[in-house]
Amino acid sequence: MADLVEFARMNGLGNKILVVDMRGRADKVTPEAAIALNADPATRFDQIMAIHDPKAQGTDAFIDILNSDGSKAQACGNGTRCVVQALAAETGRKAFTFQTVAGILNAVEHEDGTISVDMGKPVFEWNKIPLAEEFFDTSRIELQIGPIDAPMLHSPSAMSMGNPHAIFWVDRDPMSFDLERFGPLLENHPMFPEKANITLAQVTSDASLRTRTWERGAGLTLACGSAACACAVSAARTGRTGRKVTIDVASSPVRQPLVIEWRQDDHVVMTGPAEWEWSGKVNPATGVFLRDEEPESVAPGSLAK
Ligand SMILES: N[C@H](CCC[C@H](N)C(=O)O)C(=O)O
Repeated sequence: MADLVEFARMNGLGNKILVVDMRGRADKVTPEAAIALNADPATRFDQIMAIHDPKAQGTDAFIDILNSDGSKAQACGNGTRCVVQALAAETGRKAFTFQTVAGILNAVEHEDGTISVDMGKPVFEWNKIPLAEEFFDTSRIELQIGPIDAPMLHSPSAMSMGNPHAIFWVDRDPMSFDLERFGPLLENHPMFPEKANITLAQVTSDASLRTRTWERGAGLTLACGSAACACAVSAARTGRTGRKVTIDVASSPVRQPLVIEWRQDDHVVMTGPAEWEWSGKVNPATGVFLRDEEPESVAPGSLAK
């Protein structure tokens, strides 16, 4: 069983995350393993966060991110909070610096258990998001679905948070839209050569938004942290809100908002919870896994295991 590595099933606001410990190894979690894990209801997930040994000086780990279809993602806000919680529980440390393909992320766990991740700087240039067509102003691009004279959704704000996002502004509850039907069309629209995460965002006050996301490579998920960041930045950028907002992730079963601040230094800081569910061991090449025995339940307040 030397091929098995530790993993934890966790979630960030319901976003299903598998944190896989690949430290001390040169191999990677394969797309085949991701697809196999996603096919089993016990391990169905939205993103795998694979923790690797650090590659750059001053960082604690390199994190490789996989979507449930086996494709790679450059950023995952909810998953990053899960990694912080797992490593904080292991080491007792509170602050971490990670490297991903999109850059360096600093994160800290607070006394109340919430976790803040500095998601870096937003990117607005059309060819870096990337978009297929040149737009001088990507805060409102020409794209619509539905009848030409009465589009159901139109003029999204586009940007990259390390990964590509399109935010459609809606004036009613995002849950009342059939995102399952048009999510795939928009994710794969020719406007987005690397596809895109598609979010519906409703402005509920000058400091709050309600959102729902169709994720690139993962479909409808219960929550998406990088999309929440993209919504906060896009709302401020278009004058809809100030630079600090709470995000009510409409699809999440966890009724705790994400707090997002687009700081004056251009960094986007996301704060929210993470939750450990269970742990086990997994073969990173095949996805074959074993769930750890759970300790017998103990009376509340008892220290006995
Ligand atoms: N759930 C993640 C986003 C995953 C991004 C992924 N779907 C992509 O860009 O391909 C989050 O909390 O930020």
